[in-house]
Amino acid sequence: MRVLLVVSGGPVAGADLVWRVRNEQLGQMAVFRFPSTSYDAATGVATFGYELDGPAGTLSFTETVTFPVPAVAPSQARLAAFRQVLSLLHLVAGVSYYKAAAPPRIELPAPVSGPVLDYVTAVYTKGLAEYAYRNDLPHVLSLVPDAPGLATVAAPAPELTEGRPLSAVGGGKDSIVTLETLRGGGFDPVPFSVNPNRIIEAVNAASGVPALAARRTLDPLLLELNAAGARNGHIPVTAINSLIAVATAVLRGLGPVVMSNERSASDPNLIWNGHEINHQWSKGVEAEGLLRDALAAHAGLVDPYFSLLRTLSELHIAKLFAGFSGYDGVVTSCNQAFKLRDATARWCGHCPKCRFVYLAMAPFMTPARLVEIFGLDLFADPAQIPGYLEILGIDGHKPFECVGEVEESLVALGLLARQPAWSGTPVVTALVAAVPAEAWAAASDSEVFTPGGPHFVPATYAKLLPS
Ligand SMILES: CC(=O)N[C@H]1[C@@H](OP(=O)(O)OP(=O)(O)OC[C@H]2O[C@@H](n3ccc(=O)[nH]c3=O)[C@H](O)[C@@H]2O)O[C@H](CO)[C@@H](O)[C@@H]1O[C@H](C)C(=O)N[C@@H](C)C(=O)N[C@@H](CCC(=O)O)C(=O)O
Ligand SMILES: Nc1ncnc2c1ncn2[C@@H]1O[C@H](COP(=O)(O)OP(=O)(O)OP(=O)(O)O)[C@@H](O)[C@H]1O
Repeated sequence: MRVLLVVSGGPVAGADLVWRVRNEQLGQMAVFRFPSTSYDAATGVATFGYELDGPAGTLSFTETVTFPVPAVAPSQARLAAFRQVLSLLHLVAGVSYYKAAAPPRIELPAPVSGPVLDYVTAVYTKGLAEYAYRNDLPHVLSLVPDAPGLATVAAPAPELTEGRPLSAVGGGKDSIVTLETLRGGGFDPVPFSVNPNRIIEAVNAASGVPALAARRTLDPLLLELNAAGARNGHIPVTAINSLIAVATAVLRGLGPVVMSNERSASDPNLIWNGHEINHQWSKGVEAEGLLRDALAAHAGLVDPYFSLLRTLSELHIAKLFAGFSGYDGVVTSCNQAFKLRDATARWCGHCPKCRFVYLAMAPFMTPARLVEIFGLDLFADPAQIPGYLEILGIDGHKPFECVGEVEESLVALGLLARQPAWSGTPVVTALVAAVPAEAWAAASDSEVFTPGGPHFVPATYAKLLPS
């Protein structure tokens, strides 16, 4: 047997790696493992080890997550639950490294209960479905991780989720609506982000509420492999951020983690080989339910995690956002903007998410306010029309981005067509003309603005939402 590569951390020169690692050898990896995990209570650093193993050798990776250490040590019960959440995070965060090779076998490091196996299986199959589709790897859709036994289910411990809610902030309109709704309801939320960038920091500053943060660092070897042409693609990042948020809440003596995942996140983009492919799977209600069950079984956590906005459409959330003008100068829902070099740029103006959010906010704002938020006038630019036709379901499938349902876009366009301030703009005029009569008929105002669908919002929080 030829040992291709044994790397366990430390710098690896990119050119050297390109020379040593070939894609086909990565493709021969047989198994993915989770060899080690540790936590340093003094520094708050959790260290997760991963391993890809096959006939050509072994690749080892280390990921770290640095938690905000509390000034006062947590109770023994909270510390024990925190460690359980960390062990679940270890399993879930492995998707980043698994995807470099996509071996047929995943070996879990310890016995797990049924709900944990269900959740982890779903994260590696449904969470990686877009990756599987784009890389033509259908076996990923039916992976079943192997566990060395069945663990018992933890006893429920409601006291571990009592306290101020932790409100996850991603810098977009949705998390602003949640934060402000919680504040308005007297819940005194603590804003929380993983790896906050300048955009998230600006949103937190605008809120005026002191925020917590955790730092997550990928193994640099993964980025080197990516640069060398390893398999790559979208991962269920919300699953990872969610578990980091739950671990932080437990460690810091806080209450439930409140997310801002909307109704349409549960909608697939397309069907492939009989499987739903959903870019936003880990934001969807199925993932939310599976995660809650896994946290209950593994750590005894009761109602530790829910999305406050689950029953709302994106259009409804945009309407609510229009009521919070204090964030106009900082809100950013464009994922591309997180990569832009210009520190003042917030909206790229040419991705599906920019187009959708512009369309969703427009019915509830004056043109002057919307152009001020975006720094761009999208409806004045005919080059935007093809992208809007996709969002409206007239051309192609729903883009692989966090955009609302086709029906929501049609309803928003219908509202704009009835508002003189918007109806004469070049893009709105062209889109109204392009929508076929049957599509207008399918769009229903009442459903888009009527909260509905499954949710896990506890009764004490549910009363904050429009009914
Ligand atoms: C910002 C972004 O959109 N990134 C996606 C992009 O990655 P890119 O190379 O352009 O930049 P980085 O995000 O810095 O990633 C560098 C490499 O690291 C890998 N990686 C990153 C994070 C991670 O947790 N694990 C990783 O392995 C990544 O593969 C890069 O090679 O393209 C990638 C490939 O398609 C995407 O995976 C990157 O997406 C980020 C993980 C990300 O944070 N994306 C969110 C903006 C996003 O898509 N959110 C979804 C939620 C979906 C869900 O189910 O959670 C949404 O808002 O709809
Ligand atoms: N870096 C992060 N740290 C913690 N939570 C995050 C982070 N990024 C996103 N989230 C949370 O993950 C969920 C999905 O993120 P998403 O980007 O869709 O939401 P958003 O930024 O609030 O709104 P928008 O859809 O307008 O961009 C939200 O609940 C959001 O608060």
